[in-house]
Amino acid sequence: MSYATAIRPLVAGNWKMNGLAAASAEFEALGQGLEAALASKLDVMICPPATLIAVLARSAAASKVALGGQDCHAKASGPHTGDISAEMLKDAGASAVLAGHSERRTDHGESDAVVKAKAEAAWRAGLTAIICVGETEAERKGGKTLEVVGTQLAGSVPEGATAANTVIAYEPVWAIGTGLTPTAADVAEVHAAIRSALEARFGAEGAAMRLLYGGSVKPSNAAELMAVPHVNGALVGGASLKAAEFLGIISAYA
Ligand SMILES: O=C[C@H](O)COP(=O)(O)O
Repeated sequence: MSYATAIRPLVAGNWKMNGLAAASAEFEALGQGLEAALASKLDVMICPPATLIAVLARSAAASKVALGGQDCHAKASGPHTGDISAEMLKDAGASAVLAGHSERRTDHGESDAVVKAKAEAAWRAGLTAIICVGETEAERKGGKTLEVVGTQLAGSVPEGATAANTVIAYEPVWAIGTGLTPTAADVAEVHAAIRSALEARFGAEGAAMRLLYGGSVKPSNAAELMAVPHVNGALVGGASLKAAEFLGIISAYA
């Protein structure tokens, strides 16, 4: 079964472990540079380090640019030194949180089950879960991309996912921070498979869910990547740190 949907794009910037208080100036510049006509066509978000969420939430730009966390603990509170709950992110001013970014899956050994629990925690706190999936270079070379992504989706996306509470970000691990990107045809194949799996599981909600592409998105390749069928926006790392460059990506939707 297929559903006709018009999906509002989302371009989200993940600052990763970058940004001191002075980075507020880039957030302000992003808000100032984001023209109303463009802002009416899509949602724009920055996921800064958790230390900056409350700071940026107080800035004028926060009326145009949403804020997200980069990770959360599955529990709401408790003896988990160094961790941050989804409730805390919400309290600080976030409306979404990434779950299962490859840097969490790889560096912190997060399994699909852990990612799923974090997505459920996001919902519990009233946040949108941006669930990340993607294959490694070895998996791609072994022809396992669709299998790996399918397994991650099945294990990481909780029952009850809707277009409002969940966004899926496809990020090939080998494309993150490398300057390498899949071809538009390769992205199309993976995004079509993700859409199919979401529709099969969640029906109309799966058909309407936003699917982002991430991995070396830049102003020079954004228009081509964002035009791929079933690509409803981008998750941007390095190129989101400077407002001018991030605005260059956002303008793919001009
Ligand atoms: O979360 C963002 C992605 O990891 C992409 O990072 P990148 O744009 O620096 O390749």
